[in-house]
Amino acid sequence: MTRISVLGTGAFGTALAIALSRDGTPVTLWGRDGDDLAAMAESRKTGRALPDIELPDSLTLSAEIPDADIALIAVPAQAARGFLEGHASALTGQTLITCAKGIERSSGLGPVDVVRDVLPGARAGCLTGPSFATDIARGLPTALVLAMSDGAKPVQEVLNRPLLRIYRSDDTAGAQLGGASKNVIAIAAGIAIGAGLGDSARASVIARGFAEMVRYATARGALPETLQGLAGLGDLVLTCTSEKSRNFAAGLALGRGEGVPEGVTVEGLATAIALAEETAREDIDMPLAQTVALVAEGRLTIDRAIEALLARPPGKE
Ligand SMILES: NC(=O)C1=CN([C@@H]2O[C@H](COP(=O)(O)OP(=O)(O)OC[C@H]3O[C@@H](n4cnc5c(N)ncnc54)[C@H](O)[C@@H]3O)[C@@H](O)[C@H]2O)C=CC1
Ligand SMILES: O=C(CO)COP(=O)(O)O
Repeated sequence: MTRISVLGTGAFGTALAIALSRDGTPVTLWGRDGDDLAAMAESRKTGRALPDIELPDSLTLSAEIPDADIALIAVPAQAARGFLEGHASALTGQTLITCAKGIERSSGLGPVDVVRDVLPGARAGCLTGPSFATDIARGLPTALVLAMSDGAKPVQEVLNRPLLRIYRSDDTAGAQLGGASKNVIAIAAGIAIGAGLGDSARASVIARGFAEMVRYATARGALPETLQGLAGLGDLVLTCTSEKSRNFAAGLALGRGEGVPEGVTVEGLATAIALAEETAREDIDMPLAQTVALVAEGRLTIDRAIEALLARPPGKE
């Protein structure tokens, strides 16, 4: 039997481990926080990251990186390199599927490319698409994309579940960049709502933001169809329309003139800065992402950001 591990006991890792083990499949969940693991082992319930949900009997908790065939890495994008470097020898030989949705600020790389950079020759891919951890953990239906440049089908067969529907793709560029860039646009959508600009303005942010995502990802070799699917448009719509999204919620707070809550994973902030640097260098037109980056860096107030975006002459769509 294929050995599956999930690395990271945050909201998403825990949710995936529950969904994959609910039918009795053995799954090992690794976390770096011993206290968290001990509390979960004792209560057999989810830890701090998710509301009280029971852990299936076939889910095992481990403080050692498991010797698995397929490892789902649910560590945030900015922490992934350190995690991979720290556990490189234990991970060698495993199929590594990253679940992060961000661009590494120091390198401009997407999560799959970070895996390939740290562990050259690794079979690497990503799992992305519209799927809140709470929905997955509660057993609500979700559809995701598993992207690997080759060999996705056997991994898809191992991970697919009736309510965790796994589509496959060989466009790793499109899947990883779609998942990362939608978080930046979700912050912009949250700002629009938080600042009281209304639902029509949010819809414009979604549509114009989607155009930016396609422009950016295709310039980096992605297929436009991938952006039109779950990894792009699907996830963009979810994230821009729900307060369950931490990126949208961060935008809401900024739009209302409040600070972004501390200690919450908001991938779009660092990703906006990485995107802004790269797209300015490559002359790719990304006004929304550039504006979110300036706000994230504290170089532009919300009022000035809105003013500057509205002052842009509307060109040909
Ligand atoms: N929460 C959600 O609904 C979804 C999250 N994702 C993505 O999954 C990734 C993780 O998100 P969440 O689990 O929600 O975040 P989280 O904030 O709930 O958990 C992050 C986990 O990563 C661990 N971690 C951080 N740095 C680490 C390191 N250097 N080494 C080992 N572990 C480390 C933390 O201890 C924590 O357990 C993000 O990229 C996010 O965009 C994707 C889809 C849905
Ligand atoms: O990516 C997500 C859902 O698909 C989760 O979004 P947030 O990270 O904004 O909560």
